[in-house]
Amino acid sequence: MTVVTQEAGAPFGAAPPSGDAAIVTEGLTKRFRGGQVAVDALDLAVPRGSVFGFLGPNGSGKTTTIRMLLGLVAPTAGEYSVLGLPLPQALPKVGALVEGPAFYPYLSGTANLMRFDSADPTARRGTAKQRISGALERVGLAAAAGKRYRNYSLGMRQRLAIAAALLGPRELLVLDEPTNGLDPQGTREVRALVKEIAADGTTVFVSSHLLAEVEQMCTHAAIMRTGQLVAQGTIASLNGGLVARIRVETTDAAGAARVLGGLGLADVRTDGAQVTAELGGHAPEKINAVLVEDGVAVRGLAVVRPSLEDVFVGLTGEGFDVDG
Ligand SMILES: Nc1ncnc2c1ncn2[C@@H]1O[C@H](COP(=O)(O)OP(=O)(O)OP(=O)(O)O)[C@@H](O)[C@H]1O
Repeated sequence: MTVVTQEAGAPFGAAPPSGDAAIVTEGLTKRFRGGQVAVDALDLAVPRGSVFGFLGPNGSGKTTTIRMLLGLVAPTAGEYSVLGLPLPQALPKVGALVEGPAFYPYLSGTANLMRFDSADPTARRGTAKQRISGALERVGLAAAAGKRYRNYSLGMRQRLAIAAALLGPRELLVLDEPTNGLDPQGTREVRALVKEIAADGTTVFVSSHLLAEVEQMCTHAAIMRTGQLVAQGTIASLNGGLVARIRVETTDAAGAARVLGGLGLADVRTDGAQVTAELGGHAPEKINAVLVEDGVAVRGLAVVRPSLEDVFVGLTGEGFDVDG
């Protein structure tokens, strides 16, 4: 456990138990000179084996948190552990991509990784080749290993950066906005790679300002807003706080509302040609059958599931695109 002296002599609580957690923080705080609180008393619990989305608008404190977890910036207050260890001991088991590493454009993927590997004093020289080819293999760049970096696509460049973070055997991979600035193809490649790495048993902690990305890629998420944690948990539990609704488009809104109410659906609302209600445990196909039986012409029928965006709006009363 890395303990940071708390401001104003406030007493420490017990060190957070790490249990099965890859990352635990308690009261983690960063106040920059000038008084700005970038991260405010953050309590995070990242389970081992999860793909944990660290979600928040720009400026909400994600990068500052990651930099604290990696020992790149000193917290002002709070406690944290990584892989159940205090920071220096944990670091060899942690791969990280924070600001993109600088690669030489005229060198191949292999040669670039060699330069990275040789900068690591803990890496055994005799096994460098194996480590590098293993990392390139893992990110799907084995076939392009000899190609110059400048000829790599954006997705290949980011996969090489992830390979650099995977040169040692890692239990935790920390990625700060790994799809930022990528084209759609590169974004797909990196998202798929994150899933593959997690499937191999590595915990992945990945920050993003994209709600849909976190929903697609992650098993868990924490939502940040202006330095504070708004919510955390599995994606299902975060979404589960909100109920799915059925939406019927029809020329007979009054008839549809009557049928939905008659079936016992709660909170029936009509808006022009659209009627919505809480789905509850009802099967949409049965609702459709009853509507048709009752002579209600159905133009469209959809189940609208709550998204993380709905969760964020529900918790903060704001759209996700808030200015942090
Ligand atoms: N070195 C610094 N000195 C002063 N303020 C800083 C410093 N670094 C970050 N901040 C401020 O702290 C807040 C949180 O920034 P941070 O970069 O952690 O957010 P973020 O969620 O990662 O956003 P982004 O995705 O834009 O990087 C911002 O208001 C930022 O301006």
